[in-house]
Amino acid sequence: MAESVREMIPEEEVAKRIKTLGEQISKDYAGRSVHLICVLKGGVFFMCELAKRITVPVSMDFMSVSSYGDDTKSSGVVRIVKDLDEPLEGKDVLIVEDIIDSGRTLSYLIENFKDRKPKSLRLCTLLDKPERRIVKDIKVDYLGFAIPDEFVVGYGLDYAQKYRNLPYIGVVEGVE
Ligand SMILES: O=P(O)(O)OC[C@H]1O[C@H](OP(=O)(O)OP(=O)(O)O)[C@H](O)[C@@H]1O
Ligand code: HPA
Ligand SMILES: [Mg+2]
Repeated sequence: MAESVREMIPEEEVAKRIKTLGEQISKDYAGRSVHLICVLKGGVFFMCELAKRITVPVSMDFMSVSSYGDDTKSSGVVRIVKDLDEPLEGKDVLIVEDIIDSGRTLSYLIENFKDRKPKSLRLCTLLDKPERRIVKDIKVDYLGFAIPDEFVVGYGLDYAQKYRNLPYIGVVEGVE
Protein backbone atom coordinates (compact mmCIF):
# COMPACT_ATOMS: atom_id res chain seq x y z
CA MET A 1 0.00 0.00 0.00
CA ALA A 2 1.38 3.43 -0.96
CA GLU A 3 2.06 5.93 1.82
CA SER A 4 -0.84 8.34 2.38
CA VAL A 5 -2.43 10.52 5.08
CA ARG A 6 -6.03 10.21 6.31
CA GLU A 7 -7.56 13.15 8.18
CA MET A 8 -8.25 12.51 11.87
CA ILE A 9 -8.91 15.97 13.35
CA PRO A 10 -9.88 18.76 10.91
CA GLU A 11 -8.17 22.14 10.94
CA GLU A 12 -11.26 23.97 12.27
CA GLU A 13 -11.57 21.62 15.22
CA VAL A 14 -7.92 22.04 16.15
CA ALA A 15 -8.25 25.84 15.98
CA LYS A 16 -11.39 25.80 18.13
CA ARG A 17 -9.78 23.63 20.79
CA ILE A 18 -6.63 25.79 20.90
CA LYS A 19 -8.76 28.91 21.40
CA THR A 20 -10.48 27.25 24.38
CA LEU A 21 -7.13 26.15 25.85
CA GLY A 22 -5.80 29.71 25.48
CA GLU A 23 -8.83 31.10 27.31
CA GLN A 24 -8.43 28.56 30.12
CA ILE A 25 -4.71 29.30 30.49
CA SER A 26 -5.39 33.07 30.50
CA LYS A 27 -7.88 32.59 33.33
CA ASP A 28 -5.61 30.33 35.36
CA TYR A 29 -2.61 32.67 35.06
CA ALA A 30 -4.60 35.90 35.62
CA GLY A 31 -2.45 38.55 37.30
CA ARG A 32 0.77 36.67 36.40
CA SER A 33 2.84 36.11 33.32
CA VAL A 34 3.52 32.72 31.78
CA HIS A 35 6.84 31.44 30.41
CA LEU A 36 6.08 29.08 27.53
CA ILE A 37 8.62 26.40 26.67
CA CYS A 38 8.16 25.00 23.18
CA VAL A 39 9.45 21.46 22.71
CA LEU A 40 10.97 21.52 19.22
CA LYS A 41 10.43 20.58 16.59
CA GLY A 42 6.96 19.09 16.99
CA GLY A 43 5.61 21.73 19.39
CA VAL A 44 6.23 24.73 17.17
CA PHE A 45 2.90 25.05 15.33
CA PHE A 46 0.86 24.46 18.49
CA MET A 47 2.98 26.93 20.48
CA CYS A 48 2.50 29.71 17.90
CA GLU A 49 -1.28 29.28 17.73
CA LEU A 50 -1.69 28.84 21.49
CA ALA A 51 0.44 31.88 22.35
CA LYS A 52 -1.82 34.05 20.17
CA ARG A 53 -4.83 32.98 22.27
CA ILE A 54 -3.25 33.80 25.65
CA THR A 55 -4.08 37.25 27.02
CA VAL A 56 -1.70 37.41 30.05
CA PRO A 57 1.92 38.49 29.37
CA VAL A 58 3.86 35.71 27.62
CA SER A 59 7.58 35.01 27.30
CA MET A 60 8.96 32.10 25.31
CA ASP A 61 11.91 29.79 25.11
CA PHE A 62 12.71 26.74 23.00
CA MET A 63 14.18 23.35 23.79
CA SER A 64 14.89 20.74 21.17
CA VAL A 65 14.92 17.05 22.07
CA SER A 66 14.66 14.02 19.87
CA SER A 67 14.00 10.32 20.39
CA TYR A 68 12.14 9.09 17.30
CA GLY A 69 14.63 9.80 14.51
CA ASP A 70 13.04 8.77 11.23
CA ASP A 71 11.08 5.91 12.78
CA THR A 72 7.51 5.48 14.08
CA LYS A 73 9.00 3.91 17.23
CA SER A 74 10.89 5.74 19.97
CA SER A 75 14.58 4.89 20.34
CA GLY A 76 13.95 5.09 24.10
CA VAL A 77 16.79 7.58 24.49
CA VAL A 78 15.95 11.27 24.77
CA ARG A 79 18.71 13.43 23.32
CA ILE A 80 19.02 17.20 23.93
CA VAL A 81 19.58 18.87 20.58
CA LYS A 82 19.26 22.46 21.85
CA ASP A 83 18.95 23.63 25.45
CA LEU A 84 16.96 26.62 26.74
CA ASP A 85 18.47 30.10 26.42
CA GLU A 86 17.08 31.48 29.71
CA PRO A 87 17.03 30.20 33.32
CA LEU A 88 13.67 28.96 34.68
CA GLU A 89 14.25 30.00 38.29
CA GLY A 90 11.26 31.84 39.79
CA LYS A 91 9.18 31.63 36.59
CA ASP A 92 5.68 30.24 36.02
CA VAL A 93 6.64 27.73 33.35
CA LEU A 94 4.26 26.02 30.95
CA ILE A 95 5.68 23.28 28.72
CA VAL A 96 4.02 23.22 25.29
CA GLU A 97 4.27 19.88 23.50
CA ASP A 98 2.60 18.35 20.44
CA ILE A 99 2.07 14.82 21.75
CA ILE A 100 2.61 12.47 24.69
CA ASP A 101 3.12 8.94 23.47
CA SER A 102 5.35 6.71 25.65
CA GLY A 103 5.81 9.70 27.98
CA ARG A 104 9.61 9.38 27.90
CA THR A 105 10.25 12.83 26.42
CA LEU A 106 8.09 14.66 28.94
CA SER A 107 9.22 12.61 31.89
CA TYR A 108 12.81 13.51 30.99
CA LEU A 109 11.99 17.20 30.48
CA ILE A 110 9.91 17.56 33.65
CA GLU A 111 12.71 16.13 35.83
CA ASN A 112 15.29 18.25 34.04
CA PHE A 113 13.20 21.45 34.45
CA LYS A 114 12.33 20.81 38.12
CA ASP A 115 16.06 21.01 38.94
CA ARG A 116 16.09 24.55 37.49
CA LYS A 117 13.71 25.73 40.27
CA PRO A 118 10.77 27.28 38.42
CA LYS A 119 8.08 28.90 40.62
CA SER A 120 5.54 26.56 39.01
CA LEU A 121 5.69 23.95 36.26
CA ARG A 122 2.71 22.85 34.20
CA LEU A 123 2.21 20.91 31.01
CA CYS A 124 0.07 21.58 27.95
CA THR A 125 -0.09 19.05 25.13
CA LEU A 126 -2.14 19.11 21.96
CA LEU A 127 -2.45 15.32 21.77
CA ASP A 128 -2.26 12.42 24.20
CA LYS A 129 -2.13 8.71 23.31
CA PRO A 130 -2.90 7.24 26.75
CA GLU A 131 -2.85 3.60 25.55
CA ARG A 132 0.84 3.88 24.64
CA ARG A 133 2.08 5.28 27.93
CA ILE A 134 5.17 3.64 29.45
CA VAL A 135 6.01 6.37 31.98
CA LYS A 136 2.72 6.49 33.88
CA ASP A 137 2.95 9.36 36.34
CA ILE A 138 2.81 12.39 34.03
CA LYS A 139 0.18 14.97 34.98
CA VAL A 140 -1.29 16.76 31.99
CA ASP A 141 -2.67 20.16 33.03
CA TYR A 142 -4.03 21.18 29.62
CA LEU A 143 -4.98 18.70 26.90
CA GLY A 144 -6.21 19.30 23.36
CA PHE A 145 -7.33 15.80 22.33
CA ALA A 146 -6.94 12.24 23.59
CA ILE A 147 -6.40 10.04 20.51
CA PRO A 148 -6.26 6.29 19.78
CA ASP A 149 -3.03 4.41 19.17
CA GLU A 150 -2.27 5.51 15.61
CA PHE A 151 0.83 7.26 14.25
CA VAL A 152 -0.26 10.83 13.60
CA VAL A 153 1.24 13.66 11.56
CA GLY A 154 0.51 17.30 10.83
CA TYR A 155 0.41 20.42 12.97
CA GLY A 156 4.12 19.97 13.76
CA LEU A 157 4.13 16.17 13.96
CA ASP A 158 6.28 14.32 11.43
CA TYR A 159 6.91 10.96 9.92
CA ALA A 160 10.58 10.88 8.82
CA GLN A 161 10.52 14.73 8.89
CA LYS A 162 7.59 14.88 6.45
CA TYR A 163 4.05 16.25 6.92
CA ARG A 164 4.80 18.72 9.77
CA ASN A 165 3.19 21.49 7.72
CA LEU A 166 -0.22 19.84 7.29
CA PRO A 167 -2.81 22.19 8.87
CA TYR A 168 -4.80 19.25 10.34
CA ILE A 169 -4.00 16.09 12.33
CA GLY A 170 -3.82 13.02 10.11
CA VAL A 171 -2.88 9.35 10.29
CA VAL A 172 -0.07 7.96 8.13
CA GLU A 173 -1.11 4.84 6.31
CA GLY A 174 0.93 2.39 4.29
CA VAL A 175 4.01 2.48 6.57
CA GLU A 176 5.30 -0.10 9.06
O1 LIG B 1 6.05 10.45 24.59
P1 LIG B 1 7.17 10.07 23.65
O2 LIG B 1 7.13 8.62 23.26
O3 LIG B 1 8.51 10.50 24.16
O4 LIG B 1 6.90 10.83 22.26
C1 LIG B 1 6.57 12.17 22.13
C2 LIG B 1 7.68 13.00 21.55
O5 LIG B 1 8.15 12.44 20.33
C3 LIG B 1 8.08 13.38 19.27
O6 LIG B 1 9.27 14.11 19.14
P2 LIG B 1 10.57 13.57 18.39
O7 LIG B 1 11.49 12.96 19.40
O8 LIG B 1 10.16 12.72 17.24
O9 LIG B 1 11.25 14.91 17.87
P3 LIG B 1 10.58 16.09 16.99
O10 LIG B 1 9.61 16.83 17.89
O11 LIG B 1 11.72 16.95 16.60
O12 LIG B 1 9.87 15.47 15.83
C4 LIG B 1 6.98 14.31 19.72
O13 LIG B 1 7.11 15.60 19.13
C5 LIG B 1 7.16 14.38 21.21
O14 LIG B 1 8.13 15.35 21.57
O1 HPA C 1 2.12 9.59 16.60
C1 HPA C 1 3.19 10.25 16.48
N1 HPA C 1 3.44 10.97 15.35
C2 HPA C 1 4.58 11.69 15.19
N2 HPA C 1 5.53 11.76 16.11
C3 HPA C 1 5.34 11.07 17.25
N3 HPA C 1 6.13 10.97 18.32
C4 HPA C 1 5.51 10.20 19.19
N4 HPA C 1 4.32 9.77 18.71
C5 HPA C 1 4.19 10.31 17.47
MG1 LIG D 1 8.90 16.42 19.79
